[in-house]
Amino acid sequence: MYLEELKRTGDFLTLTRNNEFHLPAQQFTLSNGTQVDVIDTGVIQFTPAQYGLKDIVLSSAIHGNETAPIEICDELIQSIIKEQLTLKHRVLFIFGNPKSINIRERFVEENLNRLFNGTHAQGDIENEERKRAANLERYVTAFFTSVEAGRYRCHYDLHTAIRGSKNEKFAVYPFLHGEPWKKSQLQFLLACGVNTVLMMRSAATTFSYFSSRQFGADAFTVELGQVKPFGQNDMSRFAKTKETLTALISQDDINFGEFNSGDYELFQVHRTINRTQEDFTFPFADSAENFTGFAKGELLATDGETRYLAEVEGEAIIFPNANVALGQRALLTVIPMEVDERFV
Ligand SMILES: O=C(O)CCC(=O)N[C@@H](CCC(=O)O)C(=O)O
Ligand SMILES: [Zn+2]
Repeated sequence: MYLEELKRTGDFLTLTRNNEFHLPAQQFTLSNGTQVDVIDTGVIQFTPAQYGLKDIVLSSAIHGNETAPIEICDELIQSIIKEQLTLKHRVLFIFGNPKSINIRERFVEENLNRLFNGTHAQGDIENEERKRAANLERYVTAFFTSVEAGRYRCHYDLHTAIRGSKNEKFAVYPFLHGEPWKKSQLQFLLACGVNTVLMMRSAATTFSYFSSRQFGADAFTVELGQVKPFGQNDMSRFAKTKETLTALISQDDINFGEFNSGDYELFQVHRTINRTQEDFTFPFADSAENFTGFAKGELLATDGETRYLAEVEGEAIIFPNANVALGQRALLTVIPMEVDERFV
């Protein structure tokens, strides 16, 4: 049994990495009254004896090689189990894809972050990532719905980007189907050191879209910098993020002060370009950064016979990846937008 070791070290990450696909559920209570439920490998829930009004999901390692968020969550989990940090709210931590952490890859067979919102059950493909997406959906559903209705819900799915970015940290605000965007969420992200937010304009199969759409959670994919192996992250660059996540889970509320629209760089998605052909290329180098803008008419991508040219002046590239599976997103383009009446 693993509980004694976990209680002693708080090292849920190592326990997760040593159990790539499954871990039997176990439970114990800290001396401060917080209940600890290990639900599965990489999935651990904390329930303070007298919990506040927020239900908070913090996920990382949905892509296994994105290590900085894993290190942040590992540190938070260890401080909670060692009782150096006392929680105010219910929190569910998720290390998404343990095997992909161990092999230091984005995924093993299939990109986990394209399998949510039921996509894991489409077609007749079976693999560990599909099983994991189904299980993670069940765990998040149970977490949000096993308490009284009407509570506040949020989910921050923490990632790092493959490329460098002109705006080092940025967040993806999933499509809200016409609901207003929240200034308070921009303020939260800013406190995390994230001043740049992209507004999606369509449904997605990502983890953050799942929590947003199914549970009305304030949910975001948060890109905290560039992918690096364990041990090569400069953790000082994540100090604000860790501090703000700590405040989120350990305080009733966070006071952000006055909202100032000038603090933010906002973008809306202009279009999504999918790879449909084996022969898919970008005209720019691997070193081209996210948010690089192109002049109207410049070539953005070539998909077989189709050439995609920038449609508007300054159309900027996000997440270019020519190696995605056929049918998947190879590039997002964005254009700037302002805070307006669609924000509350
Ligand atoms: O840098 C890249 O190309 C990918 C970084 C990453 O994993 N981003 C997420 C964004 C999810 C979203 O659109 O909300 C992803 O591609 O899954
Ligand atoms: Zn990622």
